[in-house]
Amino acid sequence: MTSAIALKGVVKSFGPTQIIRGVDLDIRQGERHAIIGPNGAGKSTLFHLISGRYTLTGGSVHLKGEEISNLPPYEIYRKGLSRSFQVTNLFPQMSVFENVRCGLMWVKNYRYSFWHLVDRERDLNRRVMEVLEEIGLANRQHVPAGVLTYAEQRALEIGIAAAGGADVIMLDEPTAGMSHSETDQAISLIRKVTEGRTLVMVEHDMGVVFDLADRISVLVYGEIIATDTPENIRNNKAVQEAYLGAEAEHA
Ligand SMILES: Nc1ncnc2c1ncn2[C@@H]1O[C@H](COP(=O)(O)OP(=O)(O)OP(=O)(O)O)[C@@H](O)[C@H]1O
Repeated sequence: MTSAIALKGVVKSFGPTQIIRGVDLDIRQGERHAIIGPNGAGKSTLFHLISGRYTLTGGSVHLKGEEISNLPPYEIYRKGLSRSFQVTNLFPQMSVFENVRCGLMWVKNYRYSFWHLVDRERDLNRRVMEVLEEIGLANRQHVPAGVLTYAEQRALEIGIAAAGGADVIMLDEPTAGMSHSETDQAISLIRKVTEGRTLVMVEHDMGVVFDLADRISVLVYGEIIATDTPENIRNNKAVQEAYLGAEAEHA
């Protein structure tokens, strides 16, 4: 089967410093794949390279078999890859409803349809409500996004990332800063919105990673040292030495 995402010899340098040092990675269609690694390993940089925010210094990136290296983010998005950001990217003054609506407007069908405008409008609004029901924020639809709780804002971001119907979804630290119960809710939400799709996530919380991921890649100093199932990663000596150690025992 064609990979959802394939990285071949990906290199990224900032000035003279090589941050990503020749990464090969195959993310299978329909899997939940976590990228873990110590601070500064290059996880966010790798995300930015896949989603088009950074240009590659070397190598190539493929989405469902099609090369997307160095395409602008909106083109990659329209080809079916959607991502959320570590830093919140909601419009705080706009209502929850409008935030989701805005996210959906980016979907090609809506943006380029001038005909049957009223039908499209109705269809768009119906889809916004479906998303809000799915993420449990239907009763908060009129509230400005800026007054939602932190966990609600993160749920909204996840909802927006998934709303456009992209079949590959990338989440950058989706549970960062959440309490235990908020994290549990976020895990269920992520499971629900990524059902039948491919999920790639960067996550520091090993509990979340071992709960959600089908496979895990470990990035250390810009190189992937292992890609495997959670169980095999937990037992991998090189991973334990380089990174996991005590964290895995407590997961
Ligand atoms: N735009 C940039 N210009 C120069 N250096 C950068 C840039 N972005 C990241 N770096 C450097 O690249 C390295 C990897 O950073 P990155 O944020 O990708 O790591 P990370 O694994 O996501 O870390 P964390 O887990 O702390 O979020 C760091 O040393 C960082 O300082």
